[in-house]
Amino acid sequence: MGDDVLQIQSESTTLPWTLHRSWLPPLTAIDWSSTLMRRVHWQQPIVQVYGRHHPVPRLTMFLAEQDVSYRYSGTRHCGAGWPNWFLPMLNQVNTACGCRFNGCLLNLYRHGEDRMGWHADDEAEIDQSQPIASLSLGSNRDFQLRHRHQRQHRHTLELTSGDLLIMHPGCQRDWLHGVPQRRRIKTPRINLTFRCFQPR
Ligand SMILES: O=C(O)CCC(=O)C(=O)O
Ligand SMILES: [Fe+2]
Repeated sequence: MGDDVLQIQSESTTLPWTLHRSWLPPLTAIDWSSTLMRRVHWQQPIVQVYGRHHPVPRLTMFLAEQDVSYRYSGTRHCGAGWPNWFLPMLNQVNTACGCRFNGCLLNLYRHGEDRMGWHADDEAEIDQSQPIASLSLGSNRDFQLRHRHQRQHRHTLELTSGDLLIMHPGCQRDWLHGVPQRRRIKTPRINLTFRCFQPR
């Protein structure tokens, strides 16, 4: 039993992410969800897989500084500058992480059928020496992580409204992550991932 405790401790100190539960208080999280639902022009990109076109199983939006562009779901998205109403959120996340994020990908999972497949945010456009900060609002969803080379290393974090997950440098290199379908969930979740992009 003593060995188990040590094992868990040494593992938890080396995992390249930190989860801050209830980083936003519940009512603040609800306020931000409704602001984002209302103000964001949510889109549903179409992706081509083996020559067939499919809408992605969630809605998305990219907010970023003007000199930033990001290719995801088969299309290049260009930053249009931060909207003023978003700045209080951005500043708070910047302060918590000690960085200056210049882009944020927003995902709206309308219900439990919306999802995100296994991937890593390891594109060359992203400065991999910086963390990626992920803020969750609304319904609880499982966030899964799987080591790329040690397949037995898997973690499931149930992310709840107001949680801030910081993925540290190395996380995208060594781990894949995803948000699986959960059919019993009927209410929406919003996730914001703050990223540092290389300037164009
Ligand atoms: O919804 C989440 O928690 C994860 C989102 C994500 O992995 C991404 O936007 O790249
Ligand atoms: Fe991701």
